[in-house]
Amino acid sequence: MIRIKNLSKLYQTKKQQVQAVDNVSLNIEQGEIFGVIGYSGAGKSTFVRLINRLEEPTNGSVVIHEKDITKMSTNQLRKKRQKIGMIFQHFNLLWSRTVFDNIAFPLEIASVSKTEQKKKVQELINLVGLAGKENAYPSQLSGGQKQRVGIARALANDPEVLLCDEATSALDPETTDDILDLLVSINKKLNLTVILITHEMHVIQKICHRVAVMENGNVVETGDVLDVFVKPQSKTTKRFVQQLNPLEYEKENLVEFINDKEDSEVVKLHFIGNNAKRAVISEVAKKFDVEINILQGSIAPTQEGAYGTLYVEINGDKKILEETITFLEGTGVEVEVLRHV
Ligand SMILES: Nc1ncnc2c1ncn2[C@@H]1O[C@H](COP(=O)(O)OP(=O)(O)OP(=O)(O)O)[C@@H](O)[C@H]1O
Repeated sequence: MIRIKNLSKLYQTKKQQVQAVDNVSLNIEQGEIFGVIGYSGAGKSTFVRLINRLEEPTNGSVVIHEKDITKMSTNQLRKKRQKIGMIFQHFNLLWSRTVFDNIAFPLEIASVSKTEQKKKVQELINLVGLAGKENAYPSQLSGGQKQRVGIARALANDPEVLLCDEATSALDPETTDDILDLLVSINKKLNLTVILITHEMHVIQKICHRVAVMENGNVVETGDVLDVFVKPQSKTTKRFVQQLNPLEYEKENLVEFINDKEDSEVVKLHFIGNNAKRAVISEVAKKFDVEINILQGSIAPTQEGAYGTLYVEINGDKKILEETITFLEGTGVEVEVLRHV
């Protein structure tokens, strides 16, 4: 468990002061993948670098497994950092070392014997899917492979937590997904706590259990990914969610279908978690004498289940329409009947 309390960072330059992180408090559970999202300048990088004290906090505490790292001496901190793995947007590999030697580097620093090093590095190479690349140099690797080396190196000393600073931002979408899948599999295999910062909602949606949204150094919203996606509270969160599910807010496309006729309704159905797997439309079609016209829809998987939106036009006798909507509401799917404003 990681307990972050009243964490702040004020940068003081000659010309100005910048409150990069402003009194942030968060608890991150053992084994969870916790995402921090925000636009450029929100304070994400500073926040993640405060967790391993690459930046000195101006205020507050960071307790990792009951040890407050803000109170540690340089020596204690050096030891503790071996248990805090970190990966970076631009990989930060040692270019003159092979894949094997890059991964072995933190083990050398920790004075692990050569035999143990060899065993551990080989294990990690297999874990991250780089078998056969042991003797390659970073310049001979693709971006995704470089990040795999970064991940293996970060795991060398069996860390308690893995910090990911925009770890997929330099990668193409397909490679991003491969690296995210790798992070999920490592999280599950090792029960490793992962804290990642990103400006991409897709990353949060794909692998995080919980998310904090940062703006101007503050956490403006935090919660389970599915809850935050379904009911975003702050303006910033809404903008991020909209990136991922543009349909959610685009009722305008459907205006021509909305009419004041008694025998037709346009309905927005919101599926959350297991409900997304239920075949409600075919249930309705079998049960009621109505015609259903699917207008548009989308679905997005998250670590805690899928969520999706479907817009349908339902045509039928007024009374049967009412019964149909009552039935839909009873299935646990959120139902909104669209009207002209
Ligand atoms: N070393 C520094 N000295 C002074 N100001 C800094 C320093 N590092 C960051 N800042 C300022 O702190 C604020 C937060 O920066 P930070 O890099 O943490 O944000 P971010 O959300 O990670 O943005 P980005 O994604 O663009 O890196 C910004 O206004 C930035 O200019």
